[in-house]
Amino acid sequence: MLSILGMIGYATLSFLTIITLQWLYELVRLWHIPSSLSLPLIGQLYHPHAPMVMKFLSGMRRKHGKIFSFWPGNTPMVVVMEPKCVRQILTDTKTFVKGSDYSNKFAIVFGEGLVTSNGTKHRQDRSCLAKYFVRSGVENYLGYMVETTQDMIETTLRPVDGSTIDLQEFFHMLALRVFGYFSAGHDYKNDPEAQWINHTVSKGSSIIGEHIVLGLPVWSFIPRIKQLKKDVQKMHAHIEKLIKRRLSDRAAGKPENDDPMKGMLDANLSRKEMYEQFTTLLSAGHDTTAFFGCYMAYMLAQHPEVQQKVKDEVKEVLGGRTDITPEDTKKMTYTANVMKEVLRLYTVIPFVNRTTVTDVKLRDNGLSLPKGTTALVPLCLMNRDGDVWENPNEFNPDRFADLKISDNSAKHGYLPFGYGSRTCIGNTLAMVEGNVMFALLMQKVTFTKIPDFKPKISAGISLVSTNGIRVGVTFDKE
Ligand code: HEM
Repeated sequence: MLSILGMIGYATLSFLTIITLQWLYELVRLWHIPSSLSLPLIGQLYHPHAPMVMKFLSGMRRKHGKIFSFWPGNTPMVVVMEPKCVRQILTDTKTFVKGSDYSNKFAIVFGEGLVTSNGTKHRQDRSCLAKYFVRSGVENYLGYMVETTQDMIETTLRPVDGSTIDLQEFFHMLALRVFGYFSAGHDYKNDPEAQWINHTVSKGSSIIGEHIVLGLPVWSFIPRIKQLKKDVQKMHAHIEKLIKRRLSDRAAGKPENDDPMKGMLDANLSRKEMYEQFTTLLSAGHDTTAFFGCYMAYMLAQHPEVQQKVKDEVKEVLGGRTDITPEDTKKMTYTANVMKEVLRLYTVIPFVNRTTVTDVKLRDNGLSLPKGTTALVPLCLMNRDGDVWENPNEFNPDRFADLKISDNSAKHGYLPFGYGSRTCIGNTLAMVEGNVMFALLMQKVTFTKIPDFKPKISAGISLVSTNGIRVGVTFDKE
């Protein structure tokens, strides 16, 4: 008995010694970077605000400036929100790579696809898929986007005319249908697996996000990780069905869309590569686009004067037409500015990170980051930085008319879709889709504010609302 207790005591002591030495090592390595007190094992998690990462990091920014270390446990990250340094981090892809958060944590869901791969594999993946995501490629799907949005408005919103709705399901289904047709010629309208996919992709994203942001392990015996791995297998089986259908259509000589499915088959990707690439595109593009739609509708409901201006613009450009053309989308500049302002305040991908493969100096301020440091770029905080944005928390789409910023602005640190060679491949798809969805919605529907509703925002991989996005829906008189 005594010897068992002795062994437990010895193991505990050894564990605590290793943890403390590791903590000391990290503390010395990053001594030159400003920060608040951290403790062995728990880092800064003793702080009551630490689990609310955005709030905690904004407090740290006020105290320590735009570069500081953040300890979500025993291993610190260096938070960098100085636009010039962020540019260096996101463009010098030889020094700043996607590290173990991507290869161990993201990879549980994404495998080795476009989001997680590095170097040559990433370049090959990107060149296989990029041509489908350019503006002209996306515009081939305007007709489908219009048809699907109209169908969803009539089937999902019309029945709740005059009452309230949580818009998550509406935008998740719409985003899934557009994604399915765009990437694989598949319409999810009557697919019995659609609900499961919507739910699983969202759940997977929030679990992995939590494990990354709070530095939690992803051991296979943890029940939620075990379940996630089973869900990924089910997703691969679903993708196999889509591939089989395409192959049998090909064998029957049916015409085929020039889409990512075709690109992957023509490039002779293995089945495993195709499963991982499709899961990657779906996981990266689905929750993001759906929540973008939710936040846009929510902000229009809070700001009736902005909503009216969008309605006026849509009327001016389209009249009563619904056949939206590429030229129409270019003319809806106020709507585009509203979308940009929504992405500024609700930065759907709130954080990105990179790991240094060698010691490196941040060119703009001379601070050095040792090899193996994770640099965390809080896109969400940069978008509300008072040094860059006047009245940063105010919803003011007109600021983009004055600034003449395109979808991204490296100078302002406004990077809702990232920056450099790893910029979001789906940014044009998301913006065109957003434009079509809201042009058609604004022709028919007015969103209204629910006085006692406020979304509870939580930052994982994407920025989600844990209590949904509720608005009132009223169909306009014809
Ligand atoms: C509003 C919607 C969206 C937002 C805010 C968004 C945001 C982002 C951001 C910030 C990144 C950069 C991540 C990093 O640097 O680590 C990214 C990458 C990526 N996004 Fe999106 N995204 C959206 C929609 C989409 C869509 C519709 C797709 C595809 C269907 C997509 C697919 C991807 C992929 C594959 C990457 C990785 C690109 C690479 O590393 O080469 N995203 N996204």
